[in-house]
Amino acid sequence: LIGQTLTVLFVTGKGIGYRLGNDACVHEVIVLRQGTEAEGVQVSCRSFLTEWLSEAMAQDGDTQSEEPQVDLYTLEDVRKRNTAKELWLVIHGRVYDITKFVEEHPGGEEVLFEQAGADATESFEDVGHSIDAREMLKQYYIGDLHPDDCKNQGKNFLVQLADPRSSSRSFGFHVPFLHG
Ligand code: HEM
Repeated sequence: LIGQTLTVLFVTGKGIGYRLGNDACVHEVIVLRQGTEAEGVQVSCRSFLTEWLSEAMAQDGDTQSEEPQVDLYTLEDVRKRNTAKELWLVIHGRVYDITKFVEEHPGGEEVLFEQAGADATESFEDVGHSIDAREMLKQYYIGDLHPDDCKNQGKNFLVQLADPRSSSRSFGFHVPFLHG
């Protein structure tokens, strides 16, 4: 690389994205410290960063992030599942089948039976469930509430759950600093 012009596009905790001549590259785990690895390399930053990032993201999407098809349920679907044999509820617009969880719930079965087949968002938040409890939700997630039934969702809550569908995605565009 010595003597060539390397244009750094972004730097993350994992590595750098850069442009070398007409090639755009992403390198993992290159720790870039001025005066060491980058010595002899002219480093600059361009404003096409954003476009380049979306290209990189689109390519990345080819291999791993096709948006998975989500099952949609109506409130009516959920309402039918309100017994110990089959117990669903809605929290923040997402539908959970917690049939197998009821017995394990640290807050007891009773409160869950009271919410069975309904939107339990408010009572779930009123209790102030821990991060652990929110993490547990993911394993019971079966789909989203149908948009027609979602009209009153999400207005009054500051707490939003991380999207269970995207939790495996690791390619981030966190840009702590850039060389200009
Ligand atoms: C499927 C959804 C739910 C999960 C995964 C869940 C999980 C948990 C967990 C892990 C705890 C222990 C404390 C904590 O970590 O926050 C807990 C406590 C509790 N939960 Fe839930 N919960 C759910 C739904 C609900 C709902 C709908 C209610 C309705 C009122 C409820 C009421 C309570 C209560 C009263 C406690 C005891 C709090 C305490 O003793 O301080 N939970 N829950």
